[in-house]
Amino acid sequence: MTGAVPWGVTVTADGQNTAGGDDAALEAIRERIDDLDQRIMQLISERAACAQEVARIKREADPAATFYRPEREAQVLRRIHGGNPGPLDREEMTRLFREIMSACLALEQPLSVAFLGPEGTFTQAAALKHFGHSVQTVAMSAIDEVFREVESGSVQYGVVPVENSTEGVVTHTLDRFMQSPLHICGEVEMRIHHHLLGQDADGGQILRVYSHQQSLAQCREWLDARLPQAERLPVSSNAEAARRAAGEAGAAAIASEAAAELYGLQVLAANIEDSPDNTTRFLVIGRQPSGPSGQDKTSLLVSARNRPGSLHGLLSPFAENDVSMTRIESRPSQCVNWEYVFFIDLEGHAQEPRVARALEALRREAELVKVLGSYPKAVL
Ligand SMILES: O=C(O)C(=O)C[C@]1(C(=O)O)C=C[C@@H](O)C=C1
Repeated sequence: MTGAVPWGVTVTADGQNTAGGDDAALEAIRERIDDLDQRIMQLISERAACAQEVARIKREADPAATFYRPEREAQVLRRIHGGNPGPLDREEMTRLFREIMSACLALEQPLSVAFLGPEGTFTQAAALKHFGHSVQTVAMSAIDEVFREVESGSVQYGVVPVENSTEGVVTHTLDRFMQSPLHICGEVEMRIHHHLLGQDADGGQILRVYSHQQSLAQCREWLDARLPQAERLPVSSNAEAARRAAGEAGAAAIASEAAAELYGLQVLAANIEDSPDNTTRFLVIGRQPSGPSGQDKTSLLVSARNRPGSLHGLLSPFAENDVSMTRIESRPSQCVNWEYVFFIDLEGHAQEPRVARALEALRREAELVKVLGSYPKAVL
């Protein structure tokens, strides 16, 4: 009997190494790896000491200083993304630096980040993708609670879903911004893969499929074709769906791999989403605005005056100042029946002169202009 051990050397049942003459070469390259590891560790430690020094400088300048600087993090990650020499993939290299910076920031100040829970949701995965694994993530049961936790100062930041490429906007999130003083300080994009999870790989009959209603909608065609008889039951999150499927016979869930691991379920069918490039965008919310990073977006909430041509009046300041609008979404105003507010995303930071000029012109046209935040474009 032979078997492959993790580093790829074939061994026989009695533990003999069949690589034979490669021993010396392997030994030499491992010595080099050991030496490189020592140097990498030394360099990471030096970097961490620099972060401690940065923290000291920030604290001296302002006892209530903000340690997390999204604009600086985006610049660091962009430099790594653009300068990676290979052979590691640039995304992989950027993820490694994401984690190094996350650990450095935790030395400056441990961060708590609220997310739309429970544990194992895509929103938690988005929070960890954005902040790295050295933050503490705190599960909330509703979008409104994520906002409240950040507003009250119980946690420093929050992560909420805002739109999906197949299902459109998450209206709860947009509506909540109407009454919130928080700033958007980052965005996260995640490719969403849905899996059918259940208790048994060789499958008893599936009578019920639980998932969040958006996920059920994103897998509609697959469900019509493969499980037409199963009842579709919307629940508050995909992780909640997984929790239920783990406790009920005849039940399955549509959720992520993380949820499968967390609730001890099997992946019965992988990647069942109807659209292969199904992406969800999340927003990071905090109490401080973020500075310009060089490649930013700005999100606005605007309400039009009730008069003819008012929508045209809202849009022309952008065209006149060469500012690209990437999204416009209308929602009923929560104050007056039949009046609408617009959520607008544009390219650039509010401190850039052309964006500042467009905003100034917009303020003359609109009833209300609220800058929800200027923030770095997602790097990963
Ligand atoms: O440059 C800073 O302001 C730092 O605090 C250092 C550092 C880093 O590790 O590079 C850490 C946290 C910040 O969010 C940004 C960058």
